[in-house]
Amino acid sequence: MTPLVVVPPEVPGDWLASLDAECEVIVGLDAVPAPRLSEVVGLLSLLTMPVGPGLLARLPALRVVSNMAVGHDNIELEACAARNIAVGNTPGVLTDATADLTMALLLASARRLDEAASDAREGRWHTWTPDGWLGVSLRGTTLGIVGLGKIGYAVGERARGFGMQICYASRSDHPEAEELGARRVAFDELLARADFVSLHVPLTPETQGMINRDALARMKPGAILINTARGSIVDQDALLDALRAGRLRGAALDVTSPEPLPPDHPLFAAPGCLIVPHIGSATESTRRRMAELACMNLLAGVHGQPLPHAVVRG
Ligand SMILES: O=CC(=O)O
Repeated sequence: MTPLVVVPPEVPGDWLASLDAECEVIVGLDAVPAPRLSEVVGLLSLLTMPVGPGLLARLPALRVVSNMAVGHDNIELEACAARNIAVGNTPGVLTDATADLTMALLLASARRLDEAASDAREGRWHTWTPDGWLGVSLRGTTLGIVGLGKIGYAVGERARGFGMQICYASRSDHPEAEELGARRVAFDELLARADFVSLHVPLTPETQGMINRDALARMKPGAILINTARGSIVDQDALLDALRAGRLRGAALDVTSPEPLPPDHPLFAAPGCLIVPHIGSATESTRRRMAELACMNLLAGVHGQPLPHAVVRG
């Protein structure tokens, strides 16, 4: 029997064309006729789709959940494991794009691009002045990388090119960090030393709220926080207070909690706060590659084979 899989309507159809030869594909769970829910063996999910016991109960034959993301905090892994459902993700292919965006945010914050661009656009650019829109030079400053996985490392490589010193905090030692001249330090030391703190840890119960009021208070005065990981790692109320009090020079957030952040959220108006709509992996080639990997995981799972990139083996 041809396996029945469900894919999200948001993914352009031609990115998922490799499924067509081997599966019957239904676009959107809502489009699956109720009697056919029990036939669904594969689900391609996005990070915006919570996958938990409620959803799993509607899909009794499910064999694989393939998340088109490297993060998988939207999926209750234990619930999947308990049902022997394999879970896949798409690591590696979005490393460069996310590291590029991290540097773009870091540079934009350091040089106040958001403020300068809107001043230019809105008539506040009266003349060149020696002290207009002054930011910070990167060379010689310290970047603190929280979580030295693939993306954290790639950010370190880029930061080296800008002459930054690098330290990192991580659960494990990374000998490869020597090539970045990067030193492993305790989290508190990183907060105290870094001019820029960049977050590259997954969202887990341990990292949720890791950048809380206490951590923000330990950051070097005038430092900049960059988050391209997950919004809930940061206590946004505490961040708002730190920015309003001028304790931090700025923050650049690709991720927030919730997403989207309502346009009237006070962080949008906080001094030095730049927010973009979760675009870390948003380059055409990266997103296509993520879809390709997600299809490979999905196909392996529906055929009962090991997933090329498994978070849960199933
Ligand atoms: O945030 C994006 C991802 O996890 O792929």
